Amino acid sequence: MTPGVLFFVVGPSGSGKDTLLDGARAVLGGSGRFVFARRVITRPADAGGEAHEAVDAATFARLQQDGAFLIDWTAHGLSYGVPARVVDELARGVHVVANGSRAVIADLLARVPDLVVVEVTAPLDILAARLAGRGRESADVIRTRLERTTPPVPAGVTVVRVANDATPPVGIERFIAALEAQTARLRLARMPLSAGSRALAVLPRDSSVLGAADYLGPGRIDIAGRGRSIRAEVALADPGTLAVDSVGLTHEVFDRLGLPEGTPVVLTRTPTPASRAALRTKIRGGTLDEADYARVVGDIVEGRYPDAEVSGFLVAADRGLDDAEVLALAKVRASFASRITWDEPIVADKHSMGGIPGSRVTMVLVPIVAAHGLAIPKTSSRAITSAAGTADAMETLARVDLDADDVRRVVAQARGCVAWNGRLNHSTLDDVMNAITRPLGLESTRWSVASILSKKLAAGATHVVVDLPFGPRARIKSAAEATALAQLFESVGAGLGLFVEAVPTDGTAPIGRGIGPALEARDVLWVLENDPEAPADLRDKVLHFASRILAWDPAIGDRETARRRAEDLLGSGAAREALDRIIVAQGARSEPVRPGRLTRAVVAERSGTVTDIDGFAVAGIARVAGAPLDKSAGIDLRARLGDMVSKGDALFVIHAGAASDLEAAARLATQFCGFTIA
Ligand SMILES: Nc1ncnc2c1ncn2[C@@H]1O[C@H](COP(=O)(O)OP(=O)(O)OP(=O)(O)O)[C@@H](O)[C@H]1O
Ligand SMILES: O=P(O)(O)OC[C@H]1O[C@H](OP(=O)(O)O)[C@H](O)[C@@H]1O
Repeated sequence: MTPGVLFFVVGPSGSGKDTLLDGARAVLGGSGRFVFARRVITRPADAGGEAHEAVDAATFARLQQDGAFLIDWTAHGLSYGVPARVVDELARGVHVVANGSRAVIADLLARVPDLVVVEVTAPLDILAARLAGRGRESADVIRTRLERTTPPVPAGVTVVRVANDATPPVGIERFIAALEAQTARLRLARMPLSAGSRALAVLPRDSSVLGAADYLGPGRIDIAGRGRSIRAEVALADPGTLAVDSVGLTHEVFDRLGLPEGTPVVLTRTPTPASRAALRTKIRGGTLDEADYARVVGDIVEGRYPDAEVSGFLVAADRGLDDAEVLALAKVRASFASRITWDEPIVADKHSMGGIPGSRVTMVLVPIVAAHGLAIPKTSSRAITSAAGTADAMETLARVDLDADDVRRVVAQARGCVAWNGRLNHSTLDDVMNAITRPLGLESTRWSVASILSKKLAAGATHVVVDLPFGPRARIKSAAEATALAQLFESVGAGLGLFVEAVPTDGTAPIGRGIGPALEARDVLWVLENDPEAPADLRDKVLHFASRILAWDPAIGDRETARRRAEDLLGSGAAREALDRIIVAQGARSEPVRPGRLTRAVVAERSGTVTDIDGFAVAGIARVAGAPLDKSAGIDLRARLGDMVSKGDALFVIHAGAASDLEAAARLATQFCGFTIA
């Protein structure tokens, strides 16, 4: 027999507990499914309000001694007790409804098999007016009742809130609906199903508890029990698949809910998102303000929207965001991420819009800035479509999977870090958004301004330099677009309280020689060690950005001084030593990953000038060679844009860790190696 639920009705004095209980008793009292506990109170029977059992203090004490109460408490100079016999009702599967106290919920939790706290609410001004109107207490007692505070509801307790801020009939209807919803209990089951990040709940088509088919459709449901809840879409199982009094969850959803199999849970329909009108305004091409975005993003993060509506919103937002909306979205996104704070006047950071193979500027820039002495807690991404992300390249030398405490420790030891951002300032919002924008190829440059700067704010940066490479194959196609985006970055940054310098750069060809984690790390070390092989274009780009960052230091002041300072730190080896400190602090690899020992040169099929290098094609060959998963794999460029080459000259050398990868990459290169020679 499933035990009955004890509904413990609480709420501030005057919220209307007695009123709603009287109304519900009139409707449910004769159903045989509910009983309404008659309390024992040391209040005169004719005081008015609830029909309680009135006893004097001595009698109450004796009853208490005799174990006559399931739970008792004192408040407002009175003693209250709920008769212990209600436990027998619960054992028979009957639900018990009792007027209770917020102060004893924790005690009660251990005494009954299934507790639901029903919290009756009403605005404070209404409470005062009602108590005055009731006329049961004096003005002083009313004041002390309104001033009474109680401990918060303990974790693990199911709380259902009933707003009694309208008329009594409306309040009673809501109250009865809340009781009924909580009694439609199902037993939790783990289904032999996985659906990844898609939250799925399975109902038996022949459910004995509810009309399962009614729960199909675009909406979602909340599955709640013992103070925990989870939101999911509904699927139906044919009879015989799932017990008729159960609800089945996929492995992922079951684990996220974190309740044992067999736990009684309640299904309720996910409330219609209050922000739907705003979402539809955006989908129709309108503009939203910050409050609108906060509501829409809040409902999205809470899982109140089906994916189709989220997709519609993201597509619309991706297509049309005015400057004010970009700032509004940045502020809202930042509000959903936890923010790291630093005790530093300047926390430097850098971001690149990417899309250019190689260009591993960060791994040289961070050591220079750290060697100078500014804090630079840099977090970077792994490759998504490219041959290597900064995190992949750094991981050939050191650990990058740092959590927030690791980042603090490393920066304290070495003034900078190069960490993988996957474990940091990653909000649920990012997961929800990325799950839709990435497969759809969304994330316009304007949308990404909000995303990037909100992350920088969350990371605790105060100053950010942004690299905006533009070119025919870059994300930014022209100088004009890069300039406009630079202005947007800087204005949105100012709106967030960030100092942002956004810098258009040449994105027409790869930067550096290496394409792939180990080969890019090799370029980085060559630059830091002033090796004659060091790619000049990578060194120049690093100094360009270092001069901007160091100029933020009041002790430096201008870019020319900053550039000289950066050149000194590089030339003296101080930056190289700074990288070693960062590597040690993050956790050095026992052996750095070297470029793959299996190689194959790709040579010019004709003499002439290299007029174009297709970064996508070259990065594609590097990926077929195994990058970024095989960190040793990639491309070592031997010819640059504008070089004169002779037939048979090496354009680049493929590196791989496995012969099959090398052959596959070589075959791809014979189809198109990315180089145009005219
Ligand atoms: N929805 C409502 N609209 C108007 N008046 C209401 C509403 N609900 C309750 N009242 C009135 O407000 C006063 C307080 O209601 P009630 O006694 O039910 O509150 P309570 O939460 O039980 O208070 P207490 O904890 O002090 O017993 C009563 O006079 C009642 O008639
Ligand atoms: O503030 P908390 O502890 O939630 O409630 C204190 C007491 O006030 C109410 O009683 P009454 O019917 O107003 O006398 C409640 O039912 C509880 O007994």
